[in-house]
Amino acid sequence: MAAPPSTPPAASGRLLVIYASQTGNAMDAAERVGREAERGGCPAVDVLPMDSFDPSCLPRERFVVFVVSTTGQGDPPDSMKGFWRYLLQKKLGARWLEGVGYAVFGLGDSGYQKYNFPAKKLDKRLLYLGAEPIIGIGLGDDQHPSGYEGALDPWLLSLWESLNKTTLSLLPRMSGIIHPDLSVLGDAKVEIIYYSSDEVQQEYNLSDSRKLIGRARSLSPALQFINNDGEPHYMLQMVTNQRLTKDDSDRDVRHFELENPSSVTSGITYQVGNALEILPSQNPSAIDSFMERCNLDPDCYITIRAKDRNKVSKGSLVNGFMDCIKLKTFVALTMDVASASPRRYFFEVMSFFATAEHEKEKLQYFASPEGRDDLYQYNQKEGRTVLEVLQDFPSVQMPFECIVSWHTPFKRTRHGLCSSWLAELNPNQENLIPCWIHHGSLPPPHPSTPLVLIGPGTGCAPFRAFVAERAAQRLLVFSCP
Ligand SMILES: Cc1cc2nc3c(=O)[nH]c(=O)nc-3n(C[C@H](O)[C@H](O)[C@H](O)COP(=O)(O)O)c2cc1C
Repeated sequence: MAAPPSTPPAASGRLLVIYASQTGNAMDAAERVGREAERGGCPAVDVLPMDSFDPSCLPRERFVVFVVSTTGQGDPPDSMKGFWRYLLQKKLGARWLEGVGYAVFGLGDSGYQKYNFPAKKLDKRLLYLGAEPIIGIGLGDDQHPSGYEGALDPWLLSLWESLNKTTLSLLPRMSGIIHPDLSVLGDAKVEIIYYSSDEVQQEYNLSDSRKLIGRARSLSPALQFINNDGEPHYMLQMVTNQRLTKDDSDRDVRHFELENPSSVTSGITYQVGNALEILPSQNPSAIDSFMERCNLDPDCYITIRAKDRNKVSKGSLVNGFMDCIKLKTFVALTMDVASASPRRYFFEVMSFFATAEHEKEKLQYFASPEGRDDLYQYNQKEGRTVLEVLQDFPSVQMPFECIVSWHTPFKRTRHGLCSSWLAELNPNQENLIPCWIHHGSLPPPHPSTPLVLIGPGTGCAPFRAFVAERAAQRLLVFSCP
């Protein structure tokens, strides 16, 4: 069998960075590790998603940095599961990774009970398998005032210092990391080909909106593993949007009803306790402002693809998105321009394109370790969006491929993008909502099983559903004290 493309020819002198990310943070962090290694003069660096690397090749590596986040209740990201299963095999003895130097950086949130569990377990397992730690594990914490970067900054510095000391050939230039040359920008990760609307009508058959939504959805690292068929199961119409809490209450709890307008008789098929996934839309005027700010032609079409397919996760970020699409639709479906804050590296990329000197200086400061706290204040704390940041620095004209490359698509936001969007919807008047139905985390109880409920703090939706179902069937025979 041919070796996978990410396999080195022999015991290699490269630095391999492997990441497992659920919503993009670990990917951003891993890319930073790769960039800094290059700046430090590392002769060969590869940054790969974990599911693109064949774990049986691990013993051939000389230096590996793992960047791993946590999801669920202390669970590994989906892209780590296969790799982790492989590592747990009994046949791999305590000397399997002899000669491999490794470092693990975990991303988590100390508000969770199982804080950074996958990274901690990985660190222990690698040690057991005979690998040698270059430095101790680093733990990034969402609770830190600067997020995971609060721990990543000092951890990376000690990683580079250690490699510089022990293996000069791998990291010869500490100065390149401490005083990076910000006039050099790495290659964009994607390439984009533009077409006018006339060309597209002649040469391409555009897919319908459900197909486009399905492909756009594959851009979210969190959703790539849910199912292969990304097209919405239903396009639903909101028919009821009722506020349950009083108008003067801080909490906005709502009752929504959705209907399938295309099949009045068959409705929607689901089991009690299933979960409904909804794709919210972005505010159309924010999309227009973003297009205008970036000088993008609202009528043009693009094809977009990763420059190096081997470095794209199996679930395919841009790999699955090769067809021609209207640029405006691409922005609306894949780029959260009006609610997510940009990443630190985005500021560095912006500084490269700033033509006003004072803007360049400010952006470079924000991107530096000294400016980290001020950036946090300006960016995350104030909840500035990509659009607002671009508007604050008007001299920056970034090519669209750079925005796509370094703005991680659809990040989680603190405002609850979906719930605020839903709350604003006007029943019966809005466009159709793309929806998917997934198995719930709990199987529905058998109708003959008595329900004894111990009220959970959060995640009570399936319990409510079970009770409501019993009530609808008039099978509810007990009452709460
Ligand atoms: C749904 C969800 C569950 C999480 N569960 C945990 C957890 O159990 N333990 C933990 O330490 N962090 C947990 N976190 C925090 C994430 O690990 C942290 O935000 C990390 O930066 C995400 O990295 P990623 O974007 O690469 O997936 C959770 C985050 C989310 C959104």
